[in-house]
Amino acid sequence: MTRAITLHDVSKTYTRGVRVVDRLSLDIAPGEFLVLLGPSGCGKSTVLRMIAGLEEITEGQLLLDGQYANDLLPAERRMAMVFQNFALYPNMTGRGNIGFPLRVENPQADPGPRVDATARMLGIEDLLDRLPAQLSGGERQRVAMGRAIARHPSAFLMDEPLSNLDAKLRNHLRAEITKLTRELGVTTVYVTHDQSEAMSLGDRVAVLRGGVLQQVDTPRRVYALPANVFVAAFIGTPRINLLRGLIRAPLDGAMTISLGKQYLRLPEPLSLDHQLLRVQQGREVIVGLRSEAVRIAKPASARPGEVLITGLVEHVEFQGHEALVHLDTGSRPAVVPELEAPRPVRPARRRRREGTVLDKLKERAGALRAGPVVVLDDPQDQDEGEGQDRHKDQDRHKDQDRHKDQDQGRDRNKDQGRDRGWNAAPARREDPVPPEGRLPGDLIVRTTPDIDLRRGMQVPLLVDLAHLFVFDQHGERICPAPARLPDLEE
Ligand SMILES: Nc1ncnc2c1ncn2[C@@H]1O[C@H](COP(=O)(O)OP(=O)(O)OP(=O)(O)O)[C@@H](O)[C@H]1O
Repeated sequence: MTRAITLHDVSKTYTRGVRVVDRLSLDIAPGEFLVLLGPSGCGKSTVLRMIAGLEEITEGQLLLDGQYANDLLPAERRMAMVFQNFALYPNMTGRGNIGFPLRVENPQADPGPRVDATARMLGIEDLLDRLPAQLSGGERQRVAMGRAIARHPSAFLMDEPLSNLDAKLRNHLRAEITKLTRELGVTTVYVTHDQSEAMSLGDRVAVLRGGVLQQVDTPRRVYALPANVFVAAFIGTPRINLLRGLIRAPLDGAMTISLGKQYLRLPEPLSLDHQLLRVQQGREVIVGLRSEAVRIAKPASARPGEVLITGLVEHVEFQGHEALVHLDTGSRPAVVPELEAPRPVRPARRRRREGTVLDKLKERAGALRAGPVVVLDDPQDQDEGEGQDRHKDQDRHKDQDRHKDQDQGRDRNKDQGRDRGWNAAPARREDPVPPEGRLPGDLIVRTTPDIDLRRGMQVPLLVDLAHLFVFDQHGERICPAPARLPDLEE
């Protein structure tokens, strides 16, 4: 009944040659619950529709239980789709809606017993005689689920089925979907842009960006070992703090990561992950600190592996069970553009060392459309070699302060409250439009709500370096070290 779904190098091109899905490969095991997660327009629904047979596959192969299935008609695939807008027939009762696909499949058979059994399973017996207009959003979605289940499909394809519901109902139905799909053991592919939904539902989560698969893994591993800065930023609430850092690894001194005015001193003996950062000496990187990696606490209470920095309280968000403290640590946040991409974009490719003028123009056009994976400092800052001395670092700090002041001026208007922390970053230099208002601070830390913190207080921060993420200029994770160590010639 349940089946394996394999996508092998699958691409989709609609018009004008734009690939909205780009060489996607995925193996979904029988009975697995796989979530396709990504920002709006990244191609999630297109992938789902290609699996369902509602959209032609431009390139690549779809295999169902190992059999080539690109050309199968939707009905031959025996899959059931559940949509965001419920898609119920308005002039049919709940019973009529659930029974409709059964009658289409087998006009001779009485759908009644299967409709009743499905309704019992979902606890919606009392909704069977009502029309969709007489049902609430949650009830409509239950009927839509019933319609999908009653057919005993070989796979469920769910396209944001909960996004039209309020938060409380969403949580409730989320739990129901988990229970139901576990009980039925049917392969489920579930599309959402809501990372918390993805994390709570999926056996595995596949993160898409601009039609390109970024990572597929269990929720726990995607959170703990994000492949790149985009995944790190997309997953987790509050969003990971991303700060611009500079690796300093002098031959005769401690290894540090400069964060503008302050630095993180890596504890010795260096862990293997930290040792591997040595090759980044003099390079700009992105430091990722999830809110649980930093705590407000007295320096004397530091545990092994924790280092001290300080932060100026700029804003405290009371959340009831906890408070989110926005702090200014004198560092500059890094930006991951296109987190909420309005349309799919090709990921920025590594800059080729040589290329024709046309290549460069194409690259430039691509970069303007997609934005780089990450935005760091001026290019000349990125290529500092070994032997950088203290004065240079001090100059950098002054420079950073100057930029920071400029940036803060620009930031004031940026996108208030939409993406906490994200929009704290300065706009790209070439960005002529000043960003809108933002919440202040470059670092967000969780704390208990009963600590009395006020704006302007300087507080000690203990950073747990066991939870440190470092990403390179291309946004790839370099600490903890990726499974495949980078080719040093790259
Ligand atoms: N029939 C179509 N013709 C042309 N372009 C399309 C078509 N359907 C989708 N697209 C484009 O393909 C891209 C991916 O769309 P898709 O609906 O798959 O994204 P999504 O990640 O599901 O987004 P959302 O979460 O907003 O639904 C979008 O830019 C969309 O405009």
